[in-house]
Amino acid sequence: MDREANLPVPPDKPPKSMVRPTLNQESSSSSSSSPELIRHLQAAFKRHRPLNKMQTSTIGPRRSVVPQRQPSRSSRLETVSTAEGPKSQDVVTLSQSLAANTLTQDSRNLATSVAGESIENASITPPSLSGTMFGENFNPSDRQMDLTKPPAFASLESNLDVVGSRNENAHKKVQSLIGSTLTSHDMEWDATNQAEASNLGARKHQNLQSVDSEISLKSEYRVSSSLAKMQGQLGEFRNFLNQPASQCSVMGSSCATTTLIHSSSAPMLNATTQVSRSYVEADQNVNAHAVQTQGNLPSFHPSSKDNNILHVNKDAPLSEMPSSAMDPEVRVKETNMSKHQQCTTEIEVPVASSSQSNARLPDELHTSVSSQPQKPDKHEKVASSKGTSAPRKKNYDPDLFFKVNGKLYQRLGKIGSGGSSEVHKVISSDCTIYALKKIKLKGRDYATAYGFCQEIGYLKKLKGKTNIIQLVDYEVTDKTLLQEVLNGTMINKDGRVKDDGFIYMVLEYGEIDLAHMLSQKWKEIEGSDRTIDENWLRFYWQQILQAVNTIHEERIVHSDLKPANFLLVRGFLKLIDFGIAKAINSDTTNIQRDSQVGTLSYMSPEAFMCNESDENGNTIKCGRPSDIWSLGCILYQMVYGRTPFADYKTFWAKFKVITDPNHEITYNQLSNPWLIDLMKKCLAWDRNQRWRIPELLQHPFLAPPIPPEPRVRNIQLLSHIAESSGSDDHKAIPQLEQLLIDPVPLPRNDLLELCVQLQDRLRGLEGEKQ
Ligand SMILES: Nc1ncnc2c1ncn2[C@@H]1O[C@H](COP(=O)(O)OP(=O)(O)OP(=O)(O)O)[C@@H](O)[C@H]1O
Repeated sequence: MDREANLPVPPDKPPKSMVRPTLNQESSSSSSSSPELIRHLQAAFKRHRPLNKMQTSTIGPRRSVVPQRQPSRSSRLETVSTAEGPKSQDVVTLSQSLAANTLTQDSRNLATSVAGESIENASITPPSLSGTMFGENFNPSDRQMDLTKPPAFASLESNLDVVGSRNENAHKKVQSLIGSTLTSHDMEWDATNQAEASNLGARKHQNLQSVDSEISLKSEYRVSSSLAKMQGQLGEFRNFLNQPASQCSVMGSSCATTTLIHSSSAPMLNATTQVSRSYVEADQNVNAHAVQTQGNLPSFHPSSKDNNILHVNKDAPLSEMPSSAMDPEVRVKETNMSKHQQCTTEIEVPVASSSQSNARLPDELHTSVSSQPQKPDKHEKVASSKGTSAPRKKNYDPDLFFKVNGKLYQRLGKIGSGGSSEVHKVISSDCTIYALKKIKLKGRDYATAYGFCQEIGYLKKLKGKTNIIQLVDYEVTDKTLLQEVLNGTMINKDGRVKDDGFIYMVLEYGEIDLAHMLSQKWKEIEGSDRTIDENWLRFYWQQILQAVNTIHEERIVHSDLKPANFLLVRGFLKLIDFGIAKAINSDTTNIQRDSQVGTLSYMSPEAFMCNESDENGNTIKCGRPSDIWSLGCILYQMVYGRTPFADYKTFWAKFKVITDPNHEITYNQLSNPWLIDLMKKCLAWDRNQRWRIPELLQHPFLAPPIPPEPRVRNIQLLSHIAESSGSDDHKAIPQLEQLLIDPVPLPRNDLLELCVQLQDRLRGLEGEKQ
């Protein structure tokens, strides 16, 4: 959203809600507007421009202004709902809030001064707080959400008040500063308020001139550490509030990822996914309506528990207040982003209770995005250590995190589970989304476990191949097993895995698989007279071939090629799931399997008959041609929207028809006959007849034949003319034929003679016609 564009256009007469009461009061008591004063104000404001965007995204010291005017509610909403944009508006609100609700005019100046001074270090704008604080002037109809004053804010105010009284001297010094700074800010905020600003009393006018020096003296004021912490925390809150409510925008130069949360299943298909609340049912305390706030401001949803959340304990340092508590939906906490130039963001789906809100993240994960229900018992455990100085425990909640090689990955949701594994969407500490495949080994026979572990070996081998999903990290809890796999040995062949072992693989994350893409495509086509877009088909078919070619070149047979095993990563298809892949021994082109493997609809005849004997008594083996058959099934599905044997539903029906060499696959008529030819090249029953990938990449469907050159066409025409001109010319026809076969120019004399003969013949033809 363009923040500037959405700023309210100042009316000639500002609405009541847009006018800061203090200013109004003062304007009524002040004498007249002075152009000179305005110039002073403008000059003062220029000297104290808010920090730039980069700086405002940090929690470090920053400029603040503390106006007392109340901007309109709508302007506040625009301001805070935008992640970027001048932050001076943000600063305005807290001080306004403080001024408007807590303090008398004098004490307001005092407290506001402190707040303003404090905001030098962390400027914050909790919009909901300000919205509440604007109570009397705020037009409820402007509200986009239910913004009620959290009781905790009263504590915050009184906290400020207490601190303020302790720093009375400081306040007195800052007091004048605040007024003038406010004024200068007002100048920028609303040009129409110049008159308003110019009505300020002489006291402010004088104070204005000392703004710079007063600000520079802030360190003398010795604002209490608790207040500083409070500012830091509120700064985080301000930053949080600049995030979209239900979409976790991970910020920072190294974190361009927009994180999408889905608690029950990761959003494979969505580029923008709302926070799913499927777990809400499990916990009645969670605000179920929170999910609806995408694009709006985060809001408070006051409930008995929420009320507790924002409470600022006078006794406890404010830094203990969890930023998640500020909003019951999503928490985004930036920590020192500018310093490290890396994302240290916490994003959490709301938890039901304040104790949950206090949950700490493990040290290993500065960044977290959680969409999982948080179990109260676990959170109570971790919430016990309060205080910033308390040493952090290294433990983590296995329900929320995976740990792979000491690195934590926070769960974002389960993507799916295969026959042997669970795959989860996770986020790492550097804000990168990955897929984490977890395979449970316990109870499996050692050979199977070994097979699963081999996937790591293949993925390692295929590292750097752009059309294969990349393995980022892995861990096998059974170290012996991994060692055996990596060494290519298997000692403990017959045993079973007794220990509670797991294989973890951190993989590049794929947004959508080809199966989903296809079903979407076919949904679009169904009901219309359209057919599949051939260019779309070429584009992805070529990528599929190239990916499989990559593994075949590495002497790997995938054995389970199907649309679901091609994932779209940044617009390109990548091959996944080497769970049943097999390496081809260097002395053969085939692999032998202990069992039938694959997905029925895509399984080749030889895969069904693996290890059986053919009519010649040879053992049937699977090799690269078996993958080619599967590719044929995929292409068939892409073209017709169903697999070639989709009509045969049961295992035995499929087995029977696929292993029958006389079965004729049905190919419905297509506008491009090359396409049918291509499918037939892949789905030849005899595996020796099937084309290999290099050939398939050259098939006319992908590489259409170049149309004949014009010169050749001319020769063809000549030949035709010569033939049709009569069989008596025995010289011209062989010469023209020769030209067709080898279009090397004939000797000049011959060519001339040929032309003369043809001209004669043509003339003769014309004469015959007449
Ligand atoms: N890197 C990834 N990114 C996104 N999703 C993935 C990734 N790897 C796997 N998946 C998804 O997880 C699910 C299971 O993954 P995978 O196929 O690797 O496991 P499997 O146990 O071998 O499954 P299957 O039994 O279906 O072969 C699939 O739906 C797949 O789309």
